[in-house]
Amino acid sequence: MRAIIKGGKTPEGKVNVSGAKNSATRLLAAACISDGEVVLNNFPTHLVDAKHKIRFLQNIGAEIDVDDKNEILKIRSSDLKCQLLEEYDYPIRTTYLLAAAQIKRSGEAKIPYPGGCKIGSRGYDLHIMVWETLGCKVTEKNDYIHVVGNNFTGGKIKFPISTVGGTENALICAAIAVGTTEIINAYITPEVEDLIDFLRRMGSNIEVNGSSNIIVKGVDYLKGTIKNVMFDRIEALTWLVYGVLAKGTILINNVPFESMEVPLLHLKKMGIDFLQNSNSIYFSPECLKNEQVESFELACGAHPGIISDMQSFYTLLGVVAQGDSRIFDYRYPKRIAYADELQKLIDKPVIETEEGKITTRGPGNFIAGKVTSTDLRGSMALVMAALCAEGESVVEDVEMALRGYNNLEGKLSALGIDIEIQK
Ligand SMILES: CC(=O)N[C@H]1[C@@H](OP(=O)(O)OP(=O)(O)OC[C@H]2O[C@@H](n3ccc(=O)[nH]c3=O)[C@H](O)[C@@H]2O)O[C@H](CO)[C@@H](O)[C@@H]1O
Ligand SMILES: C=C(OP(=O)(O)O)C(=O)O
Repeated sequence: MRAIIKGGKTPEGKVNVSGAKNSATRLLAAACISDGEVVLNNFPTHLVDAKHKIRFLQNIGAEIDVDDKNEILKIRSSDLKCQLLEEYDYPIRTTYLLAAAQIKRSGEAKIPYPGGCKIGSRGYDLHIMVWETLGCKVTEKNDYIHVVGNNFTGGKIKFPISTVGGTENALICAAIAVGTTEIINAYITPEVEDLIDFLRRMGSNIEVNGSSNIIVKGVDYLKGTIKNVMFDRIEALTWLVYGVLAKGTILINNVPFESMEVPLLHLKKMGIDFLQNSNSIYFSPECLKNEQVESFELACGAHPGIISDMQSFYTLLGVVAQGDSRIFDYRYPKRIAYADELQKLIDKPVIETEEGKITTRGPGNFIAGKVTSTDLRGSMALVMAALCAEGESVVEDVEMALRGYNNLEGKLSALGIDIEIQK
C-alpha cells in the first residue's frame, strides 16, 4: 500500500483519539479465556493489527461480531479450538498471547511466530519460559510454536528484564492456571494496567504489590464482562506533534493524560505551551512560545518516561527546532532506519544517526519526495513530514502506519486534510 499525499495544507478541526492498539490487541487475546460473552467498547476495529488478530481467532473457532461503526467487539470463544491452519504468517507481534485460550479450550496451542515491527532484537524466549514455568511443553516447529499442556499450573515467573509482552502473557496464563503464580519483576505500563483491570472484571484474582510484583490466583471460571479500551497515548502525542509541525489549530479529544505526563512535560520544555482540560488538548500556533520549537535532549526508555514508540515524533520536533537536539533510544537502539527516509523529506542535511542516538541540527523545512516505510511509528513520521511539505509525496508501505492508526484517512479528513491510500 502507498499513500499519495498532497501536502502543505494547514490542519484545522477536531480529532478523537481511538482505543489503544497496544491495549486493544491484548484485551482481545485475553477475552478468549472468558467463559461468557465479552464486549470491548472503544475498540479500534479498523487497525490492521486488530483485523489480523480477529481473523486468526475466527479461523480457530471464536465467534467475534465486529461493529465498525460504533467500534464495538463482541467475543464468544467457548468453541475455540487448536486446529492446524494453512497459514501461520501473521504480521503482528503479540501472537504469543493467543496460547492461553487454546490451552484452556483444547490442551494445546499452535501459535504463529511473533511478527511486528523490525526495530532490532525482539526475542520470544521469555514467552517460552512463561509457558514452561507454568507446566507446558513447548516445541518450535517450522511454521508455528507448539505449546502442549492440559492446563497451566501456578508457578514463580521471574523476568530478567522489563518486558511488556512477557508480563501480559504471564498474567493471562496465570489467570486460568491451577494454583497461585507469582510474577517477579513484572513491567506494569498503562496498557498492562488496562489488562489487569479487564482480567479482574472477568473475575480474576490479581494482587499487585509495589511496582513490579504480581500475585495471581488462578480460577477455573471467568465470567463475561464489558470493558472500554483505554485511549491511545501514542496517538494523542502524534496529533499534538502534527499540530505543531503543520502550525495547525487542533482540538484533540480523549487524551489519556495520566499515562503520558513525562512525554508532555518534554513538549512544554520545548516551548509548546498547549492548552488542556481534563481530557482534551487544544493547540494553535499561538501556543508556540517564541514562535519556535526550542532544541532539546531526551532519552526513550521505560514508562513513565518516553517510550520508544514515541521516539520518531520527537525526531520530527528536532527537525523543526532551533539548533541541535539529541534523542537517545536505550530500549531499541536500532530503531533509526526510518530516519534516513525522513531526511529525504527535508531541504538540507539535518538528521544524523548512530545506534541508540539521533542528532538533529535544525531547523529544516519539509519538502515533497518519495520515501519507503521501515516500521510503524517511522511510517507515521514520514506521513506527517509529507503532509507538511508543499507538493506531492509518496509514502510506500504505508500499511505499517495503518497497523497503529485507526481510521487515519477519516481523522485527517476531519482536519480538512485528504490523503489517498492506494492498495
Ligand atoms: C519494555 C519496552 O520498552 N517494551 C516495548 C516493546 O514491547 P514488547 O512487548 O514488544 O517487548 P517487550 O517489552 O516484551 O521486550 C522488551 C525487550 O525484551 C526483549 N525480549 C522480550 C521478550 C522475550 O521473550 N525475549 C526478549 O529478549 C525484546 O527483544 C526487547 O528488546 O515494544 C513495544 C512496541 O514498540 C512497545 O510498545 C513497548 O513499550
Ligand atoms: C512497534 C510497535 O508495535 P509492535 O510491537 O506491534 O510491532 C508500536 O506499537 O510502535
